[in-house]
Amino acid sequence: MLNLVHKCLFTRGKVRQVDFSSVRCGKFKFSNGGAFSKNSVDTGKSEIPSCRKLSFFENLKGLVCWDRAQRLHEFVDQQHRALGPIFRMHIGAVTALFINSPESYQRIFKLEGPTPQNFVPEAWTLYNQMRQCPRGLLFMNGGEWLNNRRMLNKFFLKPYAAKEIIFTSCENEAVKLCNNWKLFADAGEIIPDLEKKLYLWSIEVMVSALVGKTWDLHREEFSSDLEILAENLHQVFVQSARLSFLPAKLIMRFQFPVWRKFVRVMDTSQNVAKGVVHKISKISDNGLFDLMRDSGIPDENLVAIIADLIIAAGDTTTYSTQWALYLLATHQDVQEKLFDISRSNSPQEIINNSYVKGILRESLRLYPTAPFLMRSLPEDSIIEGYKINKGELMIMSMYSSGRDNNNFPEASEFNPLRWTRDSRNKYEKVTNPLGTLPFAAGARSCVGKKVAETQIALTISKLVKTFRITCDNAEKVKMILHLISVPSEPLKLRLTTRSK
Ligand code: HEM
Repeated sequence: MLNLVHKCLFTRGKVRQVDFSSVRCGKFKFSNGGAFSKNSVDTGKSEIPSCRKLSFFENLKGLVCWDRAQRLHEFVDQQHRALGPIFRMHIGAVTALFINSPESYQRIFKLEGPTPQNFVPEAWTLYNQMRQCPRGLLFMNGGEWLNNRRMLNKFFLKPYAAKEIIFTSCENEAVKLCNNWKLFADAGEIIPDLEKKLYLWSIEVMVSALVGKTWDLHREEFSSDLEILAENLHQVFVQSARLSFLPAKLIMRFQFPVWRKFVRVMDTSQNVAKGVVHKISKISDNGLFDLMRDSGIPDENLVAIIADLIIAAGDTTTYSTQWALYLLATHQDVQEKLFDISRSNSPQEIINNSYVKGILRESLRLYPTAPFLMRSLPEDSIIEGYKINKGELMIMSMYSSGRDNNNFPEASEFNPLRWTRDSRNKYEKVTNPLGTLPFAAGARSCVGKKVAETQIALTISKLVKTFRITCDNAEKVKMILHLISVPSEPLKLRLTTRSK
């Protein structure tokens, strides 16, 4: 589930409500009275463009405008068009710099230092303090984070020691998902509860990799725990999204129902996830769990790290896969090409196929699961020619740069072929590939990138090989923010079994 690791809305205690200034986004008119002011800043260049600070009452009004807050990415994109690649905005008690230029992203990741700080939702930090429970990588900082991160990099990134195990799990779970979904195809039904089914699938991939070879013998023993976990992770996500636009400290102090519900689902997810890891520890057979235990991760960290890995994988993979399926269902030509590739290539070839990679990149470019990435720099630095103070919050606007025609000609088109390389080894229709960084970059980038890519590529190709997928939603589904990017309405996907 996650997260703002999967970070989009801000936290770290303070950031909360957003100034939706006077910009029209689709049919929404965000009003703050209009004018952008130029705040005087101590900068290298002149002044960083800025939205004017909201009054107390405007902030208060903003707090209840959930509907507007869900469109923050569109608002920020509009602001970039009006103000350029960097602007300052006041959000509640916090001021942040929004940046959308790929060159600056590169510079920020270069200057972020060896242990970049992570930003997680305020409600999560409060929960962790309240329960005093050890948590995984997402919640670590400094030296503790670095030690554990180095260890996990070896399994998941370089040299990717878990490659075979992950591949096998992704392949098996893709087959199982297809078999389960045949029922809906045969009945001519829209896939019911698509989101929850994908949560379960994504958790099963991680758990099966952790267990290893004997997973199929134990699947049944885990099924009720994993169902509970999938349901609760989904709920943690829903409740966290609600809390992200509210003053969490206040809500906690007065024990509002939304806080109590959030705590309930957090408790259940933590307890069930840790229980699942304990169970895995007893049966793991050359699985990822054994690899990690034997690598020297201290026992007191192991359970928390693994439980949070399962959690971190859940929502990101679920929603990224939903967007990929949505795009395939609404672009039959791309789906047919994927079908051709899927029936004439082995799974191993599929994950290396450039068109399949193009589908993933396009889908994460147009619908970045984490539309905002946050960083602060350890030293005063110059970004976009301006002096940026050490520790200042910077938010990289991935949604905006990913849909910028300057980075991606005809940026709103879903075109997997744009990522094909020409004879000079240049991408066909990509001016600046760094305009899309769905897994971020640098030391703190997503540790599960390869797992996610393998999992999504094998699953969409298996589904398309078995079914023709169509979308029954009457209108174009929009992207809204619930911590991460989610569809504005449930996707209605219909499957028709392809003839052999
Ligand atoms: C398409 C799916 C996914 C997307 C789009 C995604 C995206 C991200 C992003 C943007 C970050 C933050 C990086 C930063 O701020 O620099 C992140 C961090 C993280 N992700 Fe993912 N992620 C995905 C899947 C996964 C999976 C499958 C796992 C687990 C196997 C995972 C585990 C993590 C962890 C543990 C972190 C924190 C890393 C750290 O703090 O060092 N993610 N992810």
